[in-house]
Amino acid sequence: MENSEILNQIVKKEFNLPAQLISQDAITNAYYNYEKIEEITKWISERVTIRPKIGIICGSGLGEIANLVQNKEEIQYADIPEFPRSTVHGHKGVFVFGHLSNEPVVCMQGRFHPYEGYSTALCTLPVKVFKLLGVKLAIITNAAGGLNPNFSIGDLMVIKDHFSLPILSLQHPLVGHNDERFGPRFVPITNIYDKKLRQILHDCGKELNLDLREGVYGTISGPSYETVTDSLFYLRNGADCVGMSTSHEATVACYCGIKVVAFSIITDKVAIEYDAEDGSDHNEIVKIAKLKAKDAEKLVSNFIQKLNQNLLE
Ligand SMILES: O=P(O)(O)O[C@@H]1C[C@H](O)[C@@H](CO)O1
Ligand code: HPA
Repeated sequence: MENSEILNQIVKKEFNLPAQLISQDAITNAYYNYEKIEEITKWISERVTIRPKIGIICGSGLGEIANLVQNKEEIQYADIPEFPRSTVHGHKGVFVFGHLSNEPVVCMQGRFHPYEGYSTALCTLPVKVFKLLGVKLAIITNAAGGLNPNFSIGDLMVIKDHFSLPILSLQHPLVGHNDERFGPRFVPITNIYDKKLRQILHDCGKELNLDLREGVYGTISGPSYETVTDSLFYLRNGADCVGMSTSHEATVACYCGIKVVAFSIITDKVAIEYDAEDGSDHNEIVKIAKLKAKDAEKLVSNFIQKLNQNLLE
């Protein structure tokens, strides 16, 4: 049977309507249902010996965080049946399993973004795989443009909350029928970026002499960067930086009962005055993220060392 025919049958079964009438996220969630994600997880688990408790998502240019992993076992996304591919420079497309600060982890060297053409539900498929792998804590990282005038390029910002216009306007990864085995229909996300974990990150920052910032991550869909008015809107509504990922991943992690801690590397200063000369540039963003990757690595490994074991239960 053709793939499109299979998809139509799945949508018909779930909604009793033609696929054309159903949103992309809902279709994705119908196709990648619990059983399908179990199959993907089984395929992965059969090829690695590590059973990770921590899932790390590496942002643009931050894949080197995975260099810290010992006893590495790698799986290319491209080899996993029915798994999306990474298409963005700075995102390799590899799962790296192993030990980091003696804890079993899985690192995603490369994430999926909605602007690549993937629905938000598809972008967050790996988070559901995390859940079925037994992951209890997600460490999410990204490269972001600084809005807060007090921020400098190269700063690390602990995320205390996010503000996502795409999610608020229904580019939402949990749209569609809900499977309670993943999480509840209506998920409270008031404390999505766990306060205790943020405090541990700050303690690590002090110990490592990293001057960590804290702030709100504003999300745009991309792939174009923000206009000056977009940026002013986000800034005036409480965002300290802007990026194109993380919020939907954190939302799904929280929904799945996975604790979340996240930080951004401020890779550029977003223009908040009209007629600014330069705009953001992805190659430059990846370059800055790579320059700061060592600090990110130290922060992540020190953070895992400091974690109280009961946070991973
Ligand atoms: O994957 P992240 O969020 O780190 O990547 C940022 C946002 C866009 O994908 C890209 C823009 O340059 O970098
Ligand atoms: O300025 C930015 N805007 C959006 N996403 C980004 N990721 C890094 N920098 C930026």
